[in-house]
Amino acid sequence: MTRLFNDPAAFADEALEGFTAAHRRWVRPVTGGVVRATATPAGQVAVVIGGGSGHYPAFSGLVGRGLAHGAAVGNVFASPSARQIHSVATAAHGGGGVLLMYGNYAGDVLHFGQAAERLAADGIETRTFAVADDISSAGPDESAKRRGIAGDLPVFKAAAAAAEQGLPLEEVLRVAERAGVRTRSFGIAFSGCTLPGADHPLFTVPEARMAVGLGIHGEPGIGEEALPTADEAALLLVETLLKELPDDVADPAGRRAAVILNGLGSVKYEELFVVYRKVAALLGDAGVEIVDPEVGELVTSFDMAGISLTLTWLDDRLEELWRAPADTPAYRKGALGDPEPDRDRAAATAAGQDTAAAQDTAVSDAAASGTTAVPVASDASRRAAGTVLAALDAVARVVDAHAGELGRIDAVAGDGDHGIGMRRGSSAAHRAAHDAHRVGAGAGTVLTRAADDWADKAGGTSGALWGTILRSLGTALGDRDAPDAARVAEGVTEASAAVRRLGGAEVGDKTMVDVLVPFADALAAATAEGLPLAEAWDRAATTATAAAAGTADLLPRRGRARPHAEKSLGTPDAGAHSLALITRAVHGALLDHH
Ligand SMILES: Nc1ncnc2c1ncn2[C@@H]1O[C@H](COP(=O)(O)OP(=O)(O)O)[C@@H](O)[C@H]1O
Ligand SMILES: O=C(COP(=O)(O)O)[C@@H](O)CO
Repeated sequence: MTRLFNDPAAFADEALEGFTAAHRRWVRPVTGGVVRATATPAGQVAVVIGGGSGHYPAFSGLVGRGLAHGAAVGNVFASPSARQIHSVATAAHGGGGVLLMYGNYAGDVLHFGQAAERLAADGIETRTFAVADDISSAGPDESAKRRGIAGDLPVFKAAAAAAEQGLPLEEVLRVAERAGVRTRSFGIAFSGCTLPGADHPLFTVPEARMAVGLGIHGEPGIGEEALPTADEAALLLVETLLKELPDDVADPAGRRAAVILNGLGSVKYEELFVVYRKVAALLGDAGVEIVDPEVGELVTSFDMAGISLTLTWLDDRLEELWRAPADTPAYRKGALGDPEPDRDRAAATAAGQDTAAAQDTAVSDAAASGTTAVPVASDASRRAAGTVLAALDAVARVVDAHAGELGRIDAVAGDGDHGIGMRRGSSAAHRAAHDAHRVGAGAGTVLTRAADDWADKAGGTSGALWGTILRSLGTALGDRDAPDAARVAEGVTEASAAVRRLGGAEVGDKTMVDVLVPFADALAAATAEGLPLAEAWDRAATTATAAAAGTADLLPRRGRARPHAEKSLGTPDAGAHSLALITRAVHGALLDHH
């Protein structure tokens, strides 16, 4: 149970505020997360990590010398937005380029990828690397689909230590790749976590049973077995990992490995030590030499009861990097000596002059007060903007009314945060649209402003995809003339294509694409017949509702639900369902504004 919170929607922001207040020796806050309190030495590659909140010490607790230069911190169980990542990376950049590192989740991949493009456009050389160590989440033939769990730490650390040694960006990336392919994790769980504000855990495991193959977002395991003794748990973890060795490790005997026994949140240290006692003995029996083991909480999931074992198979180079000193709020190793305080930045921060943060704040404050200049729009487009605003109001209201239901559907095989993310995104989009409309924006600009704020405030997979949908529509509608039904249909078709390009999903994968494509097709067909917009939209929304219901019969092939495919049979996809609800609500707004 997560007991101590104020407004659940503010939990991640308030936790970050308290974290930075408690750790000023190591970190300073910037828009979107934290960077080291000391400046990145000139020319050094900056390793910027990130992910959702709820996993402490991942990700903010791993910022400091010898480890990350900055961390972008998202909402609970949702990736940070591209704008947050861009802001943190800009603040961390020391002239040597940036390596963005994160766990392999759809939301992170989308947002870090977009941030990399923006950094490159700013002239900052940037590479990305997604950690994919969890062997339970996909088979060896699909290892690129695996999610990142406690293996984040050794892979981040290898790359960061290489950066600290002054290696150029391409070599730091190669180190990350080498550590990545040699890092494997596997876990078990006894109960799921309870998100702030929720009254029950994301999943439960029957008494005297355990879930095998856990995720770090309360995703249930891929199997279930009888509750083991500590020694039996150790045996399962070690045997499973020794069965899947990296290609160039034919035999564990005589090999060295970094070992992490990770607690997910409510398994206590003594329990971990009892398990580790046997892990060490079993690895010893297999001839594995353990190097600098870690036993403790390194990647958590609130109060989830579970443990995971991670092995990184070392070579001389990876061992040197694993043993290298580090000094962060949550991870310290060896001795680095006292750092020179970052006087310039400390003074600037105190005076409220932190450049990246100050610029971002200025932009968002201006946007919030509606003072940002908007492009000139025709009267007709400004009138259409009124309809767009009403539609976005309807979107925010329908999402708010169904947020709990969306969370429950998402929790069946995902991480339960779809309602939270959609609520944050849709309300931010409505606010941005309102501000833009107030200062005379046309329909296109109202939609693109709403798009940016949806993606930024929601983060996560759906934040990136909804940002893309609204932006595509905004681009199609423009600010010049009154958009007719055919133009709206073209915009929806473009949005459908853009979501498929960005997320890579196709019809049948059990995602929102299963609704977006038939909705776009039905709208295009109805407008081609000459139906007025509200009527055409009504017909297409009916198609969308049926398509969303149809996703209950599908097995997910993408996103977080994929490893738990069977569990999701009989339940529609959360993103498909929310999209169908939204199309119906928008129809109401179109009728009212007819
Ligand atoms: N690759 C993808 N392409 C299109 N939609 C996707 C993709 N991956 C996931 N989704 C949609 O996103 C929804 C989940 O949104 P959200 O809860 O924000 O995601 P997460 O917490 O997994 O980041 C899914 O129900 C699905 O409809
Ligand atoms: O959940 C996380 C990010 O993945 P999404 O796909 O955005 O949900 C996060 O907690 C790990 O980075």
